[in-house]
Amino acid sequence: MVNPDSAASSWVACDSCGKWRRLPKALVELLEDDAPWYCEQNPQASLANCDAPQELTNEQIDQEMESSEDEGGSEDERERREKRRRRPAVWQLITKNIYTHRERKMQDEDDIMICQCRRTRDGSPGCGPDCLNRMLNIECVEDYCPCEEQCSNQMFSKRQYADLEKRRAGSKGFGLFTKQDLQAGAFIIEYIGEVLEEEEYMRRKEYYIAAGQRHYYFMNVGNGEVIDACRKGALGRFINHSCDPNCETQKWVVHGELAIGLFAQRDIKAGEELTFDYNFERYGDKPMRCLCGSASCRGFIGGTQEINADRDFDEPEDASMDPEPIMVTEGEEDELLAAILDSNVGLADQEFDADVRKKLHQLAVKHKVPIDWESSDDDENDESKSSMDQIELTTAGKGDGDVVVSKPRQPPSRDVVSIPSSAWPPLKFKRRSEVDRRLDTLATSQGRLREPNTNNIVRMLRLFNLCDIASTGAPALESPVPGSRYLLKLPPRKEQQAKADEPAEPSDAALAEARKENGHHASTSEPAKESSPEAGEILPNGNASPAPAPRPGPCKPAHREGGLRQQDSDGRERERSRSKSRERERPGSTSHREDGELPAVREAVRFEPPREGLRYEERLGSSRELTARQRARMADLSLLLDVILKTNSSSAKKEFCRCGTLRQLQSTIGRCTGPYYSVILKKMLRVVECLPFTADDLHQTSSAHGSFADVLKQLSMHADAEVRNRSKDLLKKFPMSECSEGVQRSATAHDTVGLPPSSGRGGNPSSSSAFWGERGDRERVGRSVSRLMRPTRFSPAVDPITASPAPSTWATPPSTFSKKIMRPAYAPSPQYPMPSLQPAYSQDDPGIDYSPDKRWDAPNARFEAFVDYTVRHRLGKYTQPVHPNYITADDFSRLYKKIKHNVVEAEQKTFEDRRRNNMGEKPIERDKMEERIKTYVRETVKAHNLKKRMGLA
Ligand SMILES: C[S@@+](CC[C@H](N)C(=O)[O-])C[C@H]1O[C@@H](n2cnc3c(N)ncnc32)[C@H](O)[C@@H]1O
Repeated sequence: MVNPDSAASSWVACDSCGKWRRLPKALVELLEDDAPWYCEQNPQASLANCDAPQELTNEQIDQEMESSEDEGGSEDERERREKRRRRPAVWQLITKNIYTHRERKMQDEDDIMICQCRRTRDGSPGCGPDCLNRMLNIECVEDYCPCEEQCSNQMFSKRQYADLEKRRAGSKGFGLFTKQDLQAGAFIIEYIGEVLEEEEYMRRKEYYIAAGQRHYYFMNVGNGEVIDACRKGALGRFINHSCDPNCETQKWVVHGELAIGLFAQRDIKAGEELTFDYNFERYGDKPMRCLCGSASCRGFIGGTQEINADRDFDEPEDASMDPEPIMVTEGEEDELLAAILDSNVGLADQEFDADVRKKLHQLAVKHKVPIDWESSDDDENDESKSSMDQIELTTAGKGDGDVVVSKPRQPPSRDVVSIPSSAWPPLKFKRRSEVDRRLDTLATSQGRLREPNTNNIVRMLRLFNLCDIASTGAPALESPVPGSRYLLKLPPRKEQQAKADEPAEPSDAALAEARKENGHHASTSEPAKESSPEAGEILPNGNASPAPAPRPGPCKPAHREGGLRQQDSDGRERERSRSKSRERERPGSTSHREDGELPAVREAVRFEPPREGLRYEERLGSSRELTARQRARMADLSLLLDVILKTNSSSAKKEFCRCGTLRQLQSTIGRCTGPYYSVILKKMLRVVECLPFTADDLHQTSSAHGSFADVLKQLSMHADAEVRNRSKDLLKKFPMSECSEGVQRSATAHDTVGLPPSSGRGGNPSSSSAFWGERGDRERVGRSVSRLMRPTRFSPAVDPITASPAPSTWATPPSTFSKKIMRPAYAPSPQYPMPSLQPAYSQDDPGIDYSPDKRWDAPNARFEAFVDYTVRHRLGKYTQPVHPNYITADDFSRLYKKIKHNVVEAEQKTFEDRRRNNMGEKPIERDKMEERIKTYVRETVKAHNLKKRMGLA
């Protein structure tokens, strides 16, 4: 018999007397893991002491839990689930991921990686399999790819999806089918949805379980985030699992964000169902029985054979008769539809009222979805029923029973939704990170590549994409989705937790510790899973990937709705396993995330500065304080670097060089300016030292604005002596003079217009002043202190492009050219921070001739010197021949003068205007100026080139 209470309660053993007490589930969820619990804490007074007898015998408790599990909860709950199942799913088609807890990252121009491909003469597609970006699963960026419109490596951004359709796929419900033949390796579609952070993911998961949802649409995207395509998504949400799949998922970097794409694993014929191996390791109670029907079916979804050997399965319900899901578009959304969509994920504030039910009904009619959810919903109020009957008569209009109007299901009652995530206590759980797990298939227990072939090396290098040690983006200022209100209500942090998360510079030991905390297993010898480590992990059944090995011990995990269930009747055993069982049972404690991820996410939210109004130093300041999440990513990075460092084979080392190690390092180093990163920086430099790179490799431009040598030049001014010395040594080891002619030419053009020349050309590379060139260089580009400081008179303001008077708001670029490259405002140009912002460097570098001021009261001579320097610096980057927006030296001189003039004049005008209008003095802030100049330069160059192409310049 099912105890109706069992659904809402859990059993907890007293740490003093060992008796089992029934507690409300919500309360159990609030208990701290492993914290003692005593009878006195029981809210039920009659049982709040150890002398009170146990309410049921151990056997009865077991029985109750068992029946609760078998029956799937209380009558009410089953009924609710039943109703829910009859209601058609409503989901919204979206075209790009929606970030629920932060803003989309904005990619800085400097962070854009430029491939080495060239336009083809015959107009055939560029950026093929050899494209370094493609190899590393990084999309080229429009306007920045040397192949320009020929680039074929922008499949995600350009939504080059295959022709697909959703159809019934038997008991699995609906599935995704291709309408065209697909070749092995073809990009099929992006898995799109709402990107959730840990807390919201756990809240939804719990909601789905409570609501008895049959299908789950979670996909682990990496860096601690999960995509949920349940409420909003694209056709990719219909892809089913198969143990013998024809597709695989891959994680790509698209405009600086991770994206998951579905790719054909083999040739696929039109009409075939598309499937991939969900590749998640089950955790929690039960694996789900797989219905893929393939000859090699493992029998279950998730988990390994060993883990599942003696376990029951969650028998999936037959979904072949699922009502047709209703797809709505973004344009269709109104308040009522929003309420329906919100209810899918447990975010609706209120129960379905008559209007919402009516809306659902209208949608069903409009989309010709047979409606049969009313028939057994007896508690529907009459008013709404009659109004819907009317709709049936008037709008369904068929009258032949095709559209069977029935009651809309009862809305998900809030009481089945577990407590809001804001009430969850901080969780501590050990988990291995995604990078660590993925390395299992690639590396040995000693952390060496198992088979250092090209394929594995590339797969290993792609893992760098998952090590985002910069912050993950500013939290959304306004909640973009209703659910995000949950996200920012963070639970109070415990002292201890706060201490653990205190920012600190990680020492080598700390990195090792972080790895341990992170669950990194140096000794893991068993590959956790066989399938492609490139695959995203879809997380059906509410179960996220991946689980640690099942906990030993006699304790069988409790049913989620019920409470603890024990296999033995020994009280001590129970006591020991109580907290563990509870942990498994509690939302989130079974998360797929690595250890510390949840507090880390909280910390990320906590520490993340708001986007606006930040000082430049603060924005660089991801370097000032590391969040737990950053430390976890850093530990991942450290693991990857170890794999390279442990490689002995010289051919493998060469492959590491060829396959883009330097590019991955360059983009990573770009995110770690500042003292807290020195340990990881040293390790990255050691990697560069140990691989057989050439001078060309180091001096070749690979990001939109420079080469690895440029990064080294910056690092050679780092506050940490070892970082400085290693960088200088590398520059000395790979002088420009040893580069091939082409690379030299490119770098010379770069240097002559304002960027620090390379160490190889005269001067002593180990002396920091060498990075600012020999005297000759400086004279040639006019960057002597005296010239910079000299007040300059400017001609009347003219727009450098149109030759018309410049607008007073000069920083506003012409709208046609204002396509904004997405970039994180809080992590600007890390490769090329303005030297003056790093005062520690200036002591070492007497050769730097720029204005060190942080603000100016008026556009005075020092301000002009700053503008002069900044314009040269920013504009100079476009003179590299490999830059897609390349400008010639002549262009440079013309644009430089005009831009500088316009900037200074506009500021002078603003200043004068304020004074004339008695508006008070407002200092000119350096950091803002830098941003504005940068934007202005970029847009001006683009406009200039466009005009040139059109023959107007
Ligand atoms: C991403 S959804 C796929 C679309 C889903 N079939 C639908 O009708 O909306 C994943 C869910 O489909 C079901 N599913 C997918 N593959 C399955 C399989 N091989 N065996 C059983 N159920 C499967 C599970 O319910 C899983 O949670």
